[in-house]
Amino acid sequence: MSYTVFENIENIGILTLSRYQKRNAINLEFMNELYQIILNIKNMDIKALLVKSTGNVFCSGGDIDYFATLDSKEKAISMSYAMHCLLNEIENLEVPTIACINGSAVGGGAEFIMAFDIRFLESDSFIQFKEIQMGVTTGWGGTYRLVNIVGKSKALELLLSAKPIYAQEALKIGLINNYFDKEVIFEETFKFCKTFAQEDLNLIKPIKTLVKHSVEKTNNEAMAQERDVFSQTWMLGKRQSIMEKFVKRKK
Ligand SMILES: C/C=C/C(=O)SCCNC(=O)CCNC(=O)[C@H](O)C(C)(C)COP(=O)(O)OP(=O)(O)OC[C@H]1O[C@@H](n2cnc3c(N)ncnc32)[C@H](O)[C@@H]1OP(=O)(O)O
Repeated sequence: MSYTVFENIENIGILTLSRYQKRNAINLEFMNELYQIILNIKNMDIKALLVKSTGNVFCSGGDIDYFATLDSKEKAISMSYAMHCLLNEIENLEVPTIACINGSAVGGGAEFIMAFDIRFLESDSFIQFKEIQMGVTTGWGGTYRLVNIVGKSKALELLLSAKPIYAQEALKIGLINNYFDKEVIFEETFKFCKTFAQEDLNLIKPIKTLVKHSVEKTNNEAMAQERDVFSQTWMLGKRQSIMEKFVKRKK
């Protein structure tokens, strides 16, 4: 059974979650399918990965019917580890990843979207860390990523209250980058991807690497890595021709 659709449109990989009859709840087969797609993406010639979904719910999190079969601590750990690996693979993709959250993201769905670099939310939808109401804690990397995105205090508030976070608040706290109406969210997200998809992958990938590592490294490590990457890209033809054009502007 296929839970996803993958397309390459103008060098932008578009992954659509397509299990809407279960509100895109993620079970073991869905996890495995996503994992395989992400591994395949690593060998594809794409400039960005955009994820969206079918229907009004982007992702309702873990498939509760599947979760109910995990009747031991070991099985829970194993499921959590599989999702950690999948979401780390997404986070570690060299190309930018953009979540077009065209519906609500609930529980594990809220954890899922945080593995993406940039998040756009549909204006009437919400993000909800519903885990506590389901008798669990975050198990898909949610606490770690949420703290890094919104800070410790706000993360605790959202995780404990399990309140739905609507678009305006989500934008205010930095959980999303922007929001758009339902009719245009995909078009706007795709347009955003196209703004950089025309650039050289030799620039796109190192920019993402630098941003990603800047929060994981000490100042000295980050500066050393920045010098390294900067000097590698420095000799690219594109930089030279752009600067030469600028230098010659007065002639
Ligand atoms: C570490 C991770 C932890 C977790 O992720 S814990 C799980 C957290 N998630 C949830 O608690 C969400 C549960 N679902 C809902 O609250 C609602 O759904 C929604 C608000 C997301 C959407 O509501 P609406 O659009 O009215 O859909 P509907 O009628 O409730 O559901 C349609 C079908 O989808 C199934 N379904 C929805 N969410 C899940 C799920 N998370 N796991 C398994 N099935 C789900 C239902 O049961 C039903 O199915 P049928 O038509 O056969 O009755």
